[in-house]
Amino acid sequence: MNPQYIEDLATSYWRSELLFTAVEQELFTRIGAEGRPVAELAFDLGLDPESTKRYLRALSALGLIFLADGYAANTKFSQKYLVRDAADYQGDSILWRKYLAESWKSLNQCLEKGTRVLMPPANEPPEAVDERRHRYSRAMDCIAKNKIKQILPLFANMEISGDILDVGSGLGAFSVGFLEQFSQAAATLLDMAPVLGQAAETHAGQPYADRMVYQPGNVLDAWELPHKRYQLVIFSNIVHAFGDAEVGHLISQGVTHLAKDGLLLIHDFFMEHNPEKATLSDLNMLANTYNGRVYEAAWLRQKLEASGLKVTELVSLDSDTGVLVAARQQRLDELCLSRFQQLTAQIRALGFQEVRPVDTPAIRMPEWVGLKCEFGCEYYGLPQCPPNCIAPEKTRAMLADYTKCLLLQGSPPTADFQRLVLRAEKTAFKKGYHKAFCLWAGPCSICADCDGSAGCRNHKNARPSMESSGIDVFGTVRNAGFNLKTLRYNDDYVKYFALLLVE
Ligand SMILES: C[S@@+](CC[C@H](N)C(=O)[O-])C[C@H]1O[C@@H](n2cnc3c(N)ncnc32)[C@H](O)[C@@H]1O
Repeated sequence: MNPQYIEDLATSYWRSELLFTAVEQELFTRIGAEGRPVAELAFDLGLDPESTKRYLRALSALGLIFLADGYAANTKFSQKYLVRDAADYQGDSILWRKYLAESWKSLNQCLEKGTRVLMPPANEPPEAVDERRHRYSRAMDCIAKNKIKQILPLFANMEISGDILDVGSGLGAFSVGFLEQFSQAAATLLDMAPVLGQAAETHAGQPYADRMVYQPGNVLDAWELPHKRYQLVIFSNIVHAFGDAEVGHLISQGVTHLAKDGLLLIHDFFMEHNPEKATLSDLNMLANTYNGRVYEAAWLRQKLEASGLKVTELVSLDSDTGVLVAARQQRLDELCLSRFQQLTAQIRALGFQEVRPVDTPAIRMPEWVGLKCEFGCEYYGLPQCPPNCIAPEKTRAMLADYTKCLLLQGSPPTADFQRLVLRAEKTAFKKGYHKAFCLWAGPCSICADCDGSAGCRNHKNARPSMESSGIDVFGTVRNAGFNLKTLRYNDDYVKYFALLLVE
């Protein structure tokens, strides 16, 4: 294992501490849209001028500001997300992460005890409790405002004209999103009374405010609301706050309150999507809640199906969370999940670590790739390896027949990965993509008893690899935003990639 990876893990907190400091100082807000001289910023903040240069240089290296000729300017990104009063300001959620860093230091004790160990002080004055709750709600709201923008397009072909129930609504960013998109809808926010007080202050005077109702209550009790009433029941980032039995209660209450033709939306972290973030979020729940955890979408789907609902595959957002939508009737067909999006979700559910759409022009096919097979590879000449596979000219011509492809990431053993890739191809074919064809990673390893000497006896299941067909795998997957490095040591972590040509 390359120790640089470990060193980078160990110093991850350098980045977060730097960000926390800058947000706490409101540095990006001070820099503003026009930029400021570095010396002036140092003076403003009461900082040592030389240290300030070093500090800003690090922020510049992280891509958060530009530095030139003694001036600091925000990048577009920082201007959008880190300047207070910007519509997409994320500072409150960043500072909440800083607050939670304390509980992460108790991780070992949590692991020993199997539960959270740091509790708020018993004699905390009510104002301090209120202040903390306010900060928490604002932090959750920052995140939810961005998430709802990614989710609303799913509902673009649908009309929601009745009542919406937002369970554990926080300040109600999800409700606001739906109310703004659907002028005939009204939303009931169900949360603890103090949170709803803060929500009411936040939304006072907004054009949608008279379509918002506040229902204080404990979501773990029976909800004192009309049964079978709601066209949309929302659970956003609430499932992970509770244990299995409580989630069962939430689902049963959700179904009880859902209208016959209503939809139930779950937005959360899921183990199948972005496993690194999901597993870390799960530990975050261990350290900060009584019995919260991150669930598998498959488990939740089962629970919903057992309640008589039909459920979508997990729809992964372009961020660290995903969505399940459930309904009693066939309303799910009205969701704006393109056939290709549905396929992507289905293939992700097969067990790949990542599945990412890629355009064919982004697939790189430089001339040198074949050299790596012909010189230096022990598998050269095997069935499905050069020269017994598709020549690069043929691959280039073939790619021109496709516009939609998926890059699939998995891991060894090779034969298991290749079988999974075949399942992905079959899934696409069954969904109606008759041209579906996969190129996997490594020499064909499908038949356990094949030593390559007798030629291929299993053409049905044999496929070429990306690299043997002339594709620069490193260049292509990096182009698609994956992180792939050459292996320096025999026991380095191996990632496999395959390309599924879809349509
Ligand atoms: C992580 S926040 C999610 C807020 C919002 N739905 C979102 O997506 O940002 C969880 C919310 O659930 C509320 N909550 C937690 N436990 C609750 C309970 N037992 N009864 C009512 N609300 C609860 C919290 O007050 C908080 O507003």
